Amino acid sequence: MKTPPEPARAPATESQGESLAQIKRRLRSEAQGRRRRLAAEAAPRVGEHLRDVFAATLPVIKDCTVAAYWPIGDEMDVLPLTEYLRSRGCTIGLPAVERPGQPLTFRRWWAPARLIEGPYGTRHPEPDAPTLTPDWLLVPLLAFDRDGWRLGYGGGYYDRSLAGLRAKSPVRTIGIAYAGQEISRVPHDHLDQPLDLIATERHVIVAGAGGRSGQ
Ligand SMILES: Nc1nc2c(c(=O)[nH]1)N(C=O)[C@@H](CNc1ccc(C(=O)N[C@@H](CCC(=O)O)C(=O)O)cc1)CN2
Ligand SMILES: Nc1ncnc2c1ncn2[C@@H]1O[C@H](COP(=O)(O)OP(=O)(O)OP(=O)(O)O)[C@@H](O)[C@H]1O
Repeated sequence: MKTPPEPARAPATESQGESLAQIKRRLRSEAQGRRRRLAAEAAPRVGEHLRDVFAATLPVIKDCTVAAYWPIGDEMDVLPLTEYLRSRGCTIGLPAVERPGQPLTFRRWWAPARLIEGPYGTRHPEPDAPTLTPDWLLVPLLAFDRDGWRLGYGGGYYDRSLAGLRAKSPVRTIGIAYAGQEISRVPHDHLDQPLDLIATERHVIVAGAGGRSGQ
């Protein structure tokens, strides 16, 4: 008598009948609350701590083109780090949503240049600022795991943009977060683009390396 074939194991992401999108939605709302608390309890100069840990751990990053972001809501303050990178010879860009559902455009940001308001409370350079192709991206996030998977707001903007950039040239990504935004596992599929590094106010994590460097 033939033994019946083993039933296909349900993908880990669809355990207990929940789809990946449902799991992400649930994790997103938990992560939003966690980040709100982390931001409320953070040291007043947490962005400077992030910058100092980064500078001590990643002094090799200089003279490059970096896509930063203008922090909104409870996101980690990345502006001191951005100014540090500028002082290290980096050209800085900020992301702009041109059209919903499309990749982001990165526009050059000269330090005192005026920024205009974009959707979702973001700010970015005026449309006449030149676009640039970053070789490093500083990526905001709601939650991350040690393998470099990240949860964003769910628009897919960074995933789409990174897929396009990575198809053309090497680009490295650094998730920017409070250390407490780490969770054990961020579920993902083939459309999710992983982070190479995660920089926090406490340490820099090399994704997938099983270790960390920094303080
Ligand atoms: N600072 C920053 N700039 C960014 C992004 C981001 O996540 N953060 N983006 C990433 O894709 C792009 C803009 N897309 C976004 C898509 C959705 C939401 C969003 O859902 N925002 C929440 C609340 C934000 C808050 O105040 O905490 C909302 O509107 O409910 C934000 C930005 C490009 N610029
Ligand atoms: N390269 C892509 N092309 C088309 N759709 C994509 C691509 N990458 C992601 N998406 C879609 O975008 C939607 C949101 O993706 P996801 O939930 O991973 O967003 P997120 O990573 O949290 O958001 P973001 O990247 O904006 O911070 C999903 O429906 C996903 O399928």
